[in-house]
Amino acid sequence: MASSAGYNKMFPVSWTELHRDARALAWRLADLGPFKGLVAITRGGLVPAAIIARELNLRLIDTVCCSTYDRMERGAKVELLKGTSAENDKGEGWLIVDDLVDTGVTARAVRALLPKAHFATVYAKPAGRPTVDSYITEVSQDTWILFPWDQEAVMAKTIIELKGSQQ
Ligand SMILES: O=P(O)(O)OC[C@H]1O[C@H](OP(=O)(O)OP(=O)(O)O)[C@H](O)[C@@H]1O
Ligand SMILES: Nc1nc2[nH]cnc2c(=O)[nH]1
Ligand SMILES: [Mg+2]
Repeated sequence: MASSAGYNKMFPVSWTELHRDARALAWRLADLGPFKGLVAITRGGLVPAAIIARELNLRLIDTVCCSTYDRMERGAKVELLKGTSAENDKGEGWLIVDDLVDTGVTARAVRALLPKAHFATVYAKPAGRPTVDSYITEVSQDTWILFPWDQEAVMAKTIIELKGSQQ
């Protein structure tokens, strides 16, 4: 599945695994609060944000709406579509949640809006890791994390078919 962006491994995550990993992140964040509220980075941050908000009993939820990738291709820049009122106090006391950090360009753009907030992602790759404060699971830079909402059930290839396609 090599892509032009250099992804050649797939890390599929099920709904159960995502729920478990987001709850593990919430356990870590529980000692770092209390937080005034949570800012989810759309769209990928929305599902982990719902799980974490439930665990930390946060009811004040806002979004930063942005778009960086089109499927597996990174765009030329991060498109910021909507900011948040949390910018008024530079994000102080707020928790930012995204599903993952890859190169870190999205995290840097959102941090520029909310420099005092705590930035948490469920998954992290090495290039983006320094741009977040908390994460749970690290995968290698050449791995594409395949979320449950991007998956569909299909008939799996046999090992013989897979080996044939490599020859
Ligand atoms: O560290 P980076 O290289 O910036 O990549 C990480 C960002 O890429 C994905 O978002 P995407 O732009 O694909 O939009 P989506 O959340 O709507 O899927 C992911 O949800 C992160 O927000
Ligand atoms: N789903 C998904 N989106 C991404 N955006 C940047 N990297 C990734 C990734 O590994 N998986
Ligand atoms: Mg995203």
